[in-house]
Amino acid sequence: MTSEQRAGGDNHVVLFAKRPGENNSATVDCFAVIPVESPTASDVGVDQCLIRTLFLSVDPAQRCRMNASTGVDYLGPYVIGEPVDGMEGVGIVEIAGSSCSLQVGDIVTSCAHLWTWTKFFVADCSDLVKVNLPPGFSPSVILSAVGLSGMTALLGIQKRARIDRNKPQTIVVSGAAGSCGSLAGQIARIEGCSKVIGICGSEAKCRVLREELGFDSAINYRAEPIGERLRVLAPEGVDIYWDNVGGFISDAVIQQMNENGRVVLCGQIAVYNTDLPYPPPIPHETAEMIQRRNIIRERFLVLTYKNEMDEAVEQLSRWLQENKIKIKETIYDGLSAAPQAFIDMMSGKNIGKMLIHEKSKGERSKQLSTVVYETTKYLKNTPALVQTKESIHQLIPKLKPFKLTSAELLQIINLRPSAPTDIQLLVEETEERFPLETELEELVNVITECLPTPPKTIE
Ligand SMILES: NC(=O)C1=CN([C@@H]2O[C@H](COP(=O)(O)OP(=O)(O)OC[C@H]3O[C@@H](n4cnc5c(N)ncnc54)[C@H](OP(=O)(O)O)[C@@H]3O)[C@@H](O)[C@H]2O)C=CC1
Ligand SMILES: CCCCCC(=O)/C=C/[C@H]1[C@H](O)CC(=O)[C@@H]1CCCCCCC(=O)O
Repeated sequence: MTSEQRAGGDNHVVLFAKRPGENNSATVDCFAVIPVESPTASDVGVDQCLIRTLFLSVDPAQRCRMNASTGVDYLGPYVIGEPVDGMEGVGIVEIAGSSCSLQVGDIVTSCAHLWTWTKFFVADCSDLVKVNLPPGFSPSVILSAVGLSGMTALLGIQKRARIDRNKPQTIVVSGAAGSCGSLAGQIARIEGCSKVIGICGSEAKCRVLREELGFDSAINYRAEPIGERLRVLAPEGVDIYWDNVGGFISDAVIQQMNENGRVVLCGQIAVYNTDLPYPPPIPHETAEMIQRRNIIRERFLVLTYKNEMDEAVEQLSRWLQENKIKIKETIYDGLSAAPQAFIDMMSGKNIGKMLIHEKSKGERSKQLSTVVYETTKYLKNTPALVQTKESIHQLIPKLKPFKLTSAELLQIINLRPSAPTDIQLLVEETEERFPLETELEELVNVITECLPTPPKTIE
């Protein structure tokens, strides 16, 4: 047993607390992060193991599970008061039962099985897959490159895009700076597309697509007219459309598609905050275009290809090691940040895969030591160098009448402003809050009387 478990661990679980309402975005109070007992060795059966979560996957399909009905038969709704489970996770074996093929220290994932949003849990060994991490890579790549996102991108392209290597082919990817989209664009290029155009929700994301991930061009759908931009960027027309989003973006792309084009219907995130079934109905003009141009628009579900997943994982790991695919990750720290991570992923704050990293106690104290070291190093070059506990204790009550915020107080203690103009740099709206010049002077006097004068080199 590790020291973490002997100490009872610091286990938490994320519960599903309330439904957002079928036509609303999720909010933080839809979840509750609560402390729970950690399982111990006596809870682990012979063919089971105790897992410590390292990374959790944050997925759009979870929003559909927050409705009373998901609208699909392969995925059930979350139950209020029950733990939230994600689509995938990566963990480390801390205790292995005597008949379990896994060993302590093995890194494992939950290929095509759900993973509860908790730190320590007991799992059947048969529900876990041992991971052979490519050398030098973090276990997070299991979720961001070779897990469901990577497999979705690879199998979606191979099974539905029908890329013809002998002809120039243009693909448009929506949700292009996200997890599946960023990989689908790169894989489409490897598999023979001559032009790759991404659609996403910010300029920063457009830059990543063009400058880091090898997309030929990118459209920010929040700022640019999609149809107009596509007519300029792809005057030859669009052969393949990787559809992650649905809604007006997809309607605009489909209008630019060529005869016999292919739409890979991967997801429809634009409607996940609604009660529409999956996939949602499409407007008449879009349906008409699909029919007129003989476009194949087929729904794609990665789980259909369970028996091809091992091969897909091998291919993705090879490309990763050969630097043929690049991955992007947005990582939030710990289970307590999980609700916000989900909300932020749904509103587009992620670039690449949205992940939660549950750090070990060792990693946490190392992180804390770094923060303490860096802060001390910084403060050594400020007037804080010569301040004492006593002088600070003397100052704080004397500053009370000035009604400063905690942040302002901290800045004053660290920087010991010695002139009214210095105060104006640290304190918001000084003119409104201290209309009399004498008030600012009085504040400066209190500070300089209580806090010692710093050495000349620092002043
Ligand atoms: N068919 C399958 O087997 C699978 C399907 N999927 C689907 O793939 C899609 C992408 O999933 P994943 O890669 O995990 O998530 P992403 O990493 O792409 O994250 C979601 C992104 O969607 C974008 N987005 C959110 N709301 C909207 C909107 N209203 N219109 C347009 N874009 C929006 C945001 O980026 P932006 O800033 O660009 O708006 C956000 O970053 C989802 O639809 C998901 O359901 C995922 C896994 C398997
Ligand atoms: C609910 C609408 C979602 C639409 C598209 C989507 O995002 C699909 C995602 C699935 C994808 O195939 C990979 C997944 O993990 C998603 C859901 C699969 C549920 C698997 C449940 C497995 C289990 O019960 O252990």
